Amino acid sequence: MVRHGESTANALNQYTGWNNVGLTQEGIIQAHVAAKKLQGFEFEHVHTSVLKRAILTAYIIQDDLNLNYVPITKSWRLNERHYGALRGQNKDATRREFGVEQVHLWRRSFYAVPPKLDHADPNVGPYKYYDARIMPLAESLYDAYQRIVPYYVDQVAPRLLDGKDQLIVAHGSTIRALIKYIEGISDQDIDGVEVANGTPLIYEFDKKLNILTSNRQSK
Ligand SMILES: O=C(O)[C@H](O)COP(=O)(O)O
Repeated sequence: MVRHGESTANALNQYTGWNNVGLTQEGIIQAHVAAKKLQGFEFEHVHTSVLKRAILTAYIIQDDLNLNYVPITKSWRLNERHYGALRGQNKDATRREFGVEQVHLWRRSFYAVPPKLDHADPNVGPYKYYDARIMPLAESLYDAYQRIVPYYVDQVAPRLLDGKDQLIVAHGSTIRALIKYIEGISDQDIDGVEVANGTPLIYEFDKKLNILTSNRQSK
């Protein structure tokens, strides 16, 4: 699993969520560095979100690995957590306005829901196929987990069970949700899990998808 390279919003320290921002030059470099660390893997399928920072990162990795021919699925289920009304705001400015503890809860706790939008996003661009009634106004990590894990169970796990390497290129929260599911981390302990841009997280599983090895460093 790889979190996209640095985005233009990351560089500005802004909450991003479903904002469709591109990569910075640094983000592009991080994607190439991620690909170097993944040399030798022959991924059978690539999974990403409908957000371009993840798609661009996936394309760079596929290209560097000469795996351009590998099928790629772009699913809204792998989108970053919807950051609601925090989207676009500077993270330090919200610490000053709401306090460090509240901001930490919004960003890292499993159940805290960020302040909601007044109206759902319009069904345009990457969201044009989705009914306005299922567009979130904001998501906790728990809300995002509910949509992300079914994707993993339906689309990724069966391919792993077939012995095929899978590449997921997604977002900080998407990957935190998947780490929680795959490693069975508690609702409390997920608070301490961080995912850096462009740093591959590699799991090796046995035939029943128990973890054999992982390069994840816990704090
Ligand atoms: O959506 C965002 O702002 C980032 O991708 C992740 O933000 P976080 O570090 O607050 O989880």
